[in-house]
Amino acid sequence: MTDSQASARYYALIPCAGSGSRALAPGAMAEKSVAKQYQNVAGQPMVMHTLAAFAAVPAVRDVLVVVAPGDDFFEHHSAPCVVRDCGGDSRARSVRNGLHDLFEQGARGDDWVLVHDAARCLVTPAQIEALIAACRDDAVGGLLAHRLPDTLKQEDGAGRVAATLPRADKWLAQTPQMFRIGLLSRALDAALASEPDAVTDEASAIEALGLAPRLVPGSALNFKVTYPEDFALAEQVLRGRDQDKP
Ligand SMILES: Nc1ccn([C@@H]2O[C@H](COP(=O)(O)OP(=O)(O)OP(=O)(O)O)[C@@H](O)[C@H]2O)c(=O)n1
Ligand SMILES: C[C@](O)(CO)[C@H](O)COP(=O)(O)O
Repeated sequence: MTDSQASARYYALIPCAGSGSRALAPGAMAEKSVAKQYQNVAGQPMVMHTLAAFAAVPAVRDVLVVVAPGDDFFEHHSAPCVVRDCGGDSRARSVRNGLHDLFEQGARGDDWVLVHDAARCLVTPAQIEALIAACRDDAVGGLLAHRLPDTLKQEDGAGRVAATLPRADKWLAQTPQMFRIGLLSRALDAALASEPDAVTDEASAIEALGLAPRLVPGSALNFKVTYPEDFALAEQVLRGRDQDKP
C-alpha cells in the first residue's frame, strides 16, 4: 500500500436540492408538494434513510448534504452531516458546488468523494463498503451499477420500436459514484462549461476526460425513487429490512 492509499480519506456528498417533478402524482401541484427527498417513507423522510446508511460506514469521515438555497429541512431534523444550501439548478451544479465546499472544509484533491443521490434511499452500508473496496486502489474510481435485466428497445420517435439493441454490455448507472475530489472537480467544471446537459452523473464527466470508471455490481434494489409508484416499493423494502432486524 502506498502512503497516499494508507492516508486516503473518504467523504460523502449527497445532492439533495432537486424537487422530484417526476414523482408528483397526476394533477398534484409542484409548489404545494413536499420535495421528494423529504417525503415520508417507512416512518422517516426519505433522505434520513440515505444518511443512516452512510453513518453506518466507519470509513466515511464526513457527509455533506447539498440542499437548495433557503431549504430549512435540516433546521428541524437532526442528522449526522454537514448541510450547505449551495444547490444549483441541475444535479451536476449541486455536486460541483458541494465539491467546492468540501475544499473549503479542508478536503484535499487526492481525498475520495462518494456522491450519492438523496433519493436513492435503499442503499446499504454493505453496498457502500463494496464500492470503496473495489475502487480504493483504482487509478480512476468507479460507480455502483446494475446489469440491464430486460431486452432493450430503441424508439422510432413515434412510439414504435425502431430496433432491438444488444444489451450484454449495458449497465444502469447507480450511485454512490466514487472519485478523487480533485479529478472530479476538474471533470465537472469542464463538462459544465462544454456540455452541461450531458453530465447526468459524475462518471459521465470523468468519461469526457477520456477515462474509464470501474463498474461495480450494485443491486436492483438500489433504485432511485423517481416515479409515484416507487414510493410504495421503497416503503416495502425498508419495512422488510426492519422486520429482518434481530
Ligand atoms: N438541481 C438539482 C437536481 C437534483 N438534485 C438531487 O439529485 C438527486 C437525483 O436527482 P433526481 O431525483 O433524478 O432529480 P429531481 O430533480 O429531484 O427529480 P426530477 O428530475 O423528477 O424533477 C436527488 O437526490 C436530487 O435531490 C440536486 O441536488 N440538485
Ligand atoms: C446519477 C444518477 O442517479 C445515475 O443513474 C442519475 O443519472 C440521476 O438522475 P437524473 O434523472 O439523471 O438527474
